[in-house]
Amino acid sequence: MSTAPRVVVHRDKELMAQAAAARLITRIVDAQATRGEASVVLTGGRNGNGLLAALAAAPARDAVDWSRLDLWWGDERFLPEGDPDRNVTQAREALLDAVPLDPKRVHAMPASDGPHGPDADAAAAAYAEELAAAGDPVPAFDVLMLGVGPDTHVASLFPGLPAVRETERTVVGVQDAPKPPPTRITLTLPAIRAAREVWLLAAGEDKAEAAATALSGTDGPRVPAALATGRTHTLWLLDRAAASKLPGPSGV
Ligand SMILES: O=C1O[C@H](COP(=O)(O)O)[C@@H](O)[C@H](O)[C@H]1O
Repeated sequence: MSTAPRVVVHRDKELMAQAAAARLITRIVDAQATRGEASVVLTGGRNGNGLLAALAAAPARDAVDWSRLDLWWGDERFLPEGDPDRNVTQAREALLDAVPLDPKRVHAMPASDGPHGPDADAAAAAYAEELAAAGDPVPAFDVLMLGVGPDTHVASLFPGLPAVRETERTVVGVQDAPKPPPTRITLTLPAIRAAREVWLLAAGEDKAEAAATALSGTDGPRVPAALATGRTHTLWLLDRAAASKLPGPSGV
């Protein structure tokens, strides 16, 4: 099936978050109705957290069987457990603490004071093993979400860094990231591309250039967002500001 990206533009970032949350609820409920469970990969960043907060506020959230949902992360800032800048800490605040998840199905990436200590590569290898135990080499994620950075980074795949070129490992440690903190853990493109659906989220004027570049057909390791595709669907969810540099008419 084609993975040519589809673009949906919403009026503003609040509406985008609400619409994406509604879409995610539907996708999870459908997967649970079909297979009995669902598997979602969360993203950090402003748009990912905005979506989770919108989901927490949505009455339809009760349609989800939270106990039969596996949550994974696309990347993590390699910081101590509970650090407010960790993506999992922010996700807990936005949504996870408010819904009855099965803790065994919440697969946070390791922290820098965890069992692997400050070795991001060892922590990444451990997360790769956890993924492989759920499906070889990674589970068939129903939805994998990615916030898009102004430099076109997704997860912690920053333009030009070696992680973008990884073709074998599913999770790697990242050093010298241009956005703090410099040490991170990230899914690689082979893991991302194993997802059924990949959703790229971008809101705000500072994302307009990145969205236009990634959707222009330019790819290669300098434009990680253009390389993030799903097996059945690749969906860009934008607000009007982020879509303002796309060619042709856009907007809803
Ligand atoms: O640091 C990160 O940044 C990106 C994008 O974040 P945003 O705030 O510019 O939307 C995010 O997707 C990633 O998970 C996170 O670690």
